[in-house]
Amino acid sequence: MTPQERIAELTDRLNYYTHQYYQNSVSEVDDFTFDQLLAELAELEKQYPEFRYPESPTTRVGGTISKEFATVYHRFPMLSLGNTYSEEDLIEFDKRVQKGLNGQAYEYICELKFDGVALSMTYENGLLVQGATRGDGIRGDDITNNIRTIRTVPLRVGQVAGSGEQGARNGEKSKGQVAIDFGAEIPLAPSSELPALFEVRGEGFLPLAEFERINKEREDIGEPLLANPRNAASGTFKQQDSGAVAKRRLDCYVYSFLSDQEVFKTHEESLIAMKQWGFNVSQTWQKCADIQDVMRYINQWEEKRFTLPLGTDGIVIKVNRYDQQRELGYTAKSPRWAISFKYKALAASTVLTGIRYQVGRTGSVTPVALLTPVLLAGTTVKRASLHNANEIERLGVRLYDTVFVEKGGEIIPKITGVDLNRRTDQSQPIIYPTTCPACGTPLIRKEGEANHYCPNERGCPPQRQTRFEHFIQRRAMNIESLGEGKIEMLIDKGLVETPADLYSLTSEQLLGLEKVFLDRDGGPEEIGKKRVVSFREKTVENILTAIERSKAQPFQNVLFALGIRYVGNTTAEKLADYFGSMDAIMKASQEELLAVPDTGPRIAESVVAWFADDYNRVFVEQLRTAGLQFEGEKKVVEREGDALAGKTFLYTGTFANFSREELENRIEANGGRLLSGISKKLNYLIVGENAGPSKVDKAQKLNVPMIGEDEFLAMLEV
Ligand SMILES: NC(=O)c1ccc[n+]([C@@H]2O[C@H](COP(=O)([O-])OP(=O)(O)OC[C@H]3O[C@@H](n4cnc5c(N)ncnc54)[C@H](O)[C@@H]3O)[C@@H](O)[C@H]2O)c1
Ligand SMILES: [Zn+2]
Repeated sequence: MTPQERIAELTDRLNYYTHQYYQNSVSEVDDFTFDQLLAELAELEKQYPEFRYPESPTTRVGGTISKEFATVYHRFPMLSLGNTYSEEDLIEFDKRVQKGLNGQAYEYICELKFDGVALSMTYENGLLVQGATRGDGIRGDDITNNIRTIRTVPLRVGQVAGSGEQGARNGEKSKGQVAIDFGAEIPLAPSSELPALFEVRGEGFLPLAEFERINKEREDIGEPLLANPRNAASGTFKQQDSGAVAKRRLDCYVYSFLSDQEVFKTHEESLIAMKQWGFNVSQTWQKCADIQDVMRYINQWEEKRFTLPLGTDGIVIKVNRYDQQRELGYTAKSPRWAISFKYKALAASTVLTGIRYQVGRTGSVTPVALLTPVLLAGTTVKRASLHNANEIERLGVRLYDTVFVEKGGEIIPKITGVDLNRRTDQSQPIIYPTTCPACGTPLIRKEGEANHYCPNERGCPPQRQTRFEHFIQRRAMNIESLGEGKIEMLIDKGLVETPADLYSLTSEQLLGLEKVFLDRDGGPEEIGKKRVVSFREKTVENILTAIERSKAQPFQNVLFALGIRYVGNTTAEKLADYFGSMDAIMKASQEELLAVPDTGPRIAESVVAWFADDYNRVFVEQLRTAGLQFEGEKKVVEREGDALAGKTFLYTGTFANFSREELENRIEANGGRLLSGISKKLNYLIVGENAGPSKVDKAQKLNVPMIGEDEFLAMLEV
């Protein structure tokens, strides 16, 4: 391949990966590979500048803007950062800084490089008025309403006259999608330090624990899992429904301050002040006197970063003084006064000793690699995920091979390759099971799906077991005192077959039951460890009380507890609100189900199929007999007419004729739609008493018609 051809190929490929990464929140290659290819392209372009393409990824900030959101221009461009993986490069960077500053003394501030999505937040007179993505660096998406769902992003900063509050947060607002101006009524007296207009920047992210929680929930109802926290965060920020965004508890670490006024002399001062003003500034930053000090910081965090609540992929080194930053300036793509050092993913090598095939509630089979325990990033690794049969094939891994395990953003490490040099005669091919490891039923693999399934939903022990676990969880029937092996014992002893049987258990049956569990798949030192579960008087009493109490769990919880595929607890809530009773849902056709907000064909089909099954109907009738709640309050808005059909609304302030909820209901009942923020797509802003000035301002700027309460009422008369 000629250099010219290689430049063309790299440009196309990298632009494609970039598009996938920023537009679709998908990583088709890992970051290290991406960065290596990018470095190769930059090098080639330096040698052969005549072959460089105008759309080359080496000189552009990666992201783009999307049609779904209003576009905003950044007051100050949002750039990328130069990056390096080596100490030599860092020393080079330091030399460039030294040279650029002509012998002046300088200091660095080191920060962790948080792996999420760059966000910009603009404050006017202390109020958050705009939140945006980086986009192409010049323009980004206006995602103010999504950013407002982040509890650690203050909606207002500065001294607030009246109450000492900092409390009302958008995340606490009621259902629906209407953003509310909490701050509107209270007069604001910004502290003397705060400029009237400023911008803060930070990294929006999904905390690891939250990522795990969401995935557990998705696994439970048979939804595909989110790939990693970074891509999940990026996908979430792009959602239109800020109510859905609020459910995923995003967070944001703030790391930079910008204003036309010179408020601070150094980056350090800004970090301290932002923290005092109530921003979430990660306290992991450190001032470093020189590049050696920076190296120490890098070493110190290489492993320690895994104890942080979020994924990080390196550190960022910034020249501290703002006047020196200005002196050093920018390239088209990044500042010359900062650089990021990226850690190579931490890897270790160890032996694959076996594979355990786990069967989940919905029957999907996942292979888990069992490893000779090895120390990686401060923790002992005994297991790694292998995803599915395709992955095993892709890796070409055999049993007793020495494999490389890596820890990235996720909690469970993954196998990334095989050390072929260390393959011995002992190694054996991995024979993927054709029958269920738990019940022997032949596995099936659906067209286009990577996972194998055990179709024996009812008889397969782990599937039955996880169905119980689903049933007893807090958001379902809340009988969590039955966890930790107790259910397994009840099933083993033949006392329960389906969760409905829990309701006929008696204390005589339970008292004195005992079971010894043996650990079968821990590391060698754990195999054979015993754990005894036994039912004494107190335990039995607790369990029976919890079962009895569960009968009062609301209808939506019962519906979720049934374990219908794709019916998570949000969907269960929507179905319950809409239909009001089990009987109504059982009778509903697919078309009727599709009329429920946010319910698509996949869910509708799944619900109809579930209730069409006699076995499930018997189960439902048993639950009815046991006395569970089969009815709830019907919260569906009755249709009044089409007067507002096709029109979109947003309101601000308070109204004489309606509460906020009534207003929302009237809009929906007449065919109108509520939007979550002001954009060009908004047809009307309904303005009440004490309206939020920022909303009114923005509506004026975008020429969105504003109407009062009376005009709104008149529209309904038509
Ligand atoms: N795997 C893929 O397919 C793929 C595709 C495109 C890009 N990428 C990755 O994205 C990188 C390019 O993205 P980029 O242009 O956003 O550069 P970058 O992510 O390397 O650096 C800039 C970003 O770092 C973030 N950041 C985190 N902590 C920070 C802190 N303390 N201070 C300042 N900024 C901080 C900010 O969001 C900023 O926008 C590539 O190097 C590659 O690793 C991967
Ligand atoms: Zn099975």
